[in-house]
Amino acid sequence: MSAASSPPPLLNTLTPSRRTGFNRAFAAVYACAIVALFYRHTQTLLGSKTLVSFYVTLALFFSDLVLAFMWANGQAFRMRPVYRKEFPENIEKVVKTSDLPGLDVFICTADPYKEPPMGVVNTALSVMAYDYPTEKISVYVSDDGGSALTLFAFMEAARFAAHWLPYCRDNDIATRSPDEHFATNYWRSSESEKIKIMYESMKTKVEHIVGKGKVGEEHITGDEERRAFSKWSSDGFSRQNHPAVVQVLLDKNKDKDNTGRCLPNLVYVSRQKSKTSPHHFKAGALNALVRVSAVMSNAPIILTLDCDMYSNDPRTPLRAMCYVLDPETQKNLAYIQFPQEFHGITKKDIYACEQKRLFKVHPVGFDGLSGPNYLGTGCFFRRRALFGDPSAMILPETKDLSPDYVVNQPITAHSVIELAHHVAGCNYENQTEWGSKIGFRYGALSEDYYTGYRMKCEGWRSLFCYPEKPAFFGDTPINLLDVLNQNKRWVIGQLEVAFSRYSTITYGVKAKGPVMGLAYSYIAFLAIYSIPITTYSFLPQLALLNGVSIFPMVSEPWFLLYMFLFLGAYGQDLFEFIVERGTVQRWWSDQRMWMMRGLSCYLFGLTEFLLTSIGIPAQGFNVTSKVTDDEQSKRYEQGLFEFGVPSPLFVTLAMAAIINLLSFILGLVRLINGSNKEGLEMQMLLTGMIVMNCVPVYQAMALRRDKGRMPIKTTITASILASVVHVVASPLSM
Ligand SMILES: O=c1ccn([C@@H]2O[C@H](COP(=O)(O)OP(=O)(O)O[C@H]3O[C@H](CO)[C@@H](O)[C@H](O)[C@H]3O)[C@@H](O)[C@H]2O)c(=O)[nH]1
Ligand SMILES: [Mn+2]
Repeated sequence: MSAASSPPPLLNTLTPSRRTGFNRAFAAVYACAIVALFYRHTQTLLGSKTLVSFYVTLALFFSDLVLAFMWANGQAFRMRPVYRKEFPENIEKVVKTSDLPGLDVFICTADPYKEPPMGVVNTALSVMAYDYPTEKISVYVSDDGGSALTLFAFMEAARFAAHWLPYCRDNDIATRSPDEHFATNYWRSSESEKIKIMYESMKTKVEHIVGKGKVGEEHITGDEERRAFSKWSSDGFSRQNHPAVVQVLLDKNKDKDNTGRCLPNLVYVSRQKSKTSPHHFKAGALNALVRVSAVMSNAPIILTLDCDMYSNDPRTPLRAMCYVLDPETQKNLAYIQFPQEFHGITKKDIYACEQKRLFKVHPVGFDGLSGPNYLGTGCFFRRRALFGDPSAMILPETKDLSPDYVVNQPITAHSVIELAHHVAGCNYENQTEWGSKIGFRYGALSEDYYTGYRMKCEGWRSLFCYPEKPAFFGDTPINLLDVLNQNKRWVIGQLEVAFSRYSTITYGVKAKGPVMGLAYSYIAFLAIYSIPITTYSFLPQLALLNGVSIFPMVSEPWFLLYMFLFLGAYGQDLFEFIVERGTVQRWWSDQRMWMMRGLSCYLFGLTEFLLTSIGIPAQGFNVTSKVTDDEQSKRYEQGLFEFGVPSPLFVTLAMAAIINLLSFILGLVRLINGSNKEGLEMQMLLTGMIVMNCVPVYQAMALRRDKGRMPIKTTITASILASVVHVVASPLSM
């Protein structure tokens, strides 16, 4: 081959996982074992001598059916996992810097008290300082809290950016979120110390104002700022009811940093809200940004970020470009998803907040099919993908919003600003296709999952970019109740998809084929795990208390089948967890939280969803708090579970803990004095494992004195209910 025809520099590679063959073979064997299990269940069912034993077997049958359904769905992720690698250093060999596509970054925030403005500012600064041509970056901040405090913080941030950006570039700073940077062991110079002082004083000022709850006259400089804040003094301005506020804080054509180079666009947007029109939570906020940005910069690439997800690697956009610019991977490409990774998780990760399966194992599995689901943050979209399927673009109401529209006016032009306010209006979407066919989709609390899924059904694909060095770091709740509430919102949002006309098992399978349909179903139906988890946490234990055997005896061959099914599932899970850069300790926490979620938020999520479908009103999008109190953090560091405030979510968990402990102790006593009947060994094993998982619950109920212990009220309620369950279950011994 001559030099002239040498292949172009490599931008990315794809390697199928070596686990694939094993996964497929194991799935075949495991499927046979499941069939054998149902053969036995049917036999037992038909041979039931009493009504009680019939119902017990029926309950186990049904639980195992749910487990088998979820197992089958889960196999989709194991059929073709793939790993990708990018070579951002080759980008400049493929395309001139000036030809790189524009990048619009969307950052969502919704509450200045749950999401402190300084956190949002750090996120914004970290992406404004990307190693990417500055004139191509525009950052849009959506403030659903409609808060002057957030706007104030961003006015300060805009000034600080003039120092921060050149400092980062000239010193090749690795972590470009100021908070994180100054917390590391950074290289100290007179410049760095000057910037640090500047940063600290901005932070103090902003936090002071947030503490006071209002922006005082003395903090407002200039007419432009006064005009902006005057909107808040209008009558009846509240978070749920206010006009649109669009404020350009930095204009790349005018504003320069302190070395004279340009600064990226920075725009604050708080879309109009009115109590009478639905706002569709985050999806609504994102769609408002899609339109406002279309009018102002209309970049072909959009990065969506939550306010707590700062960039941990300035070269991340270049990494994404390795796919956007590759003719092979760009075909029908809708988005490039990065994993969600978190800072501040302890080694033990007691609440399994790493969510390894959701944020890493599944996307890797999805990637070999038609791509990962959208995870809500850390995702580079092609703007075009928000406007209908790859072959037929759906045109928005006006051409100015269309993805191929070329903006030819400055961002601060009067007509641009006016149009931006108009498209951020709360009635703008009436009688349009926004939320149904265009943009981020409405109708499910998990707008991320739903939007990605609908795009897949339209024929788009996506990619998972999973670099060694995390591209983003976010906050995760470190309080049990927050974790459970967050997960409850997620599963409700997923059930909304599962039981909609776009259900993954009907519409999904038709549009994307069985494997992709199964993969999406796994997530959609996650909450139904609560059925087997609850059954297995109560039924065998109540039977044990009554001395009734419900599983095969150790001497029976069926015992081996049960062992294979149990160890096979847990073993494969552990293996996958470790392969995706995990530890055994974290896996243990993960399986414990799986059980705990099954007994609380999945169960309540499923119930709440069923209640709403018969007309009982539902909760909206409850924003997760990004604030932690010091005592709580300390307990988290020590690995102590945080109960603290009473919640129904804790009651079922506590009930299971009590019943398991009692039946385990009783079983043990009977074992020692030799009065145990045969065939209770498996029940003892299962109960023992659940007791081990519940150790933090016992500690919280009986041994701890700190504020995070189980509220007495919850313990008493759970004990009473556990006794009731015990009494109700006494016919088991018949
Ligand atoms: O009415 C709303 C509600 C939320 N948000 C923003 O949405 C983001 C995510 O909210 P958060 O409370 O942090 O939810 P999490 O459960 O932590 O988020 C996960 O789950 C969400 C869907 O339930 C996804 O949108 C997120 O990207 C994903 O990280 C935050 O930036 C919020 O400011 C809005 O902009 N408007
Ligand atoms: Mn979050």
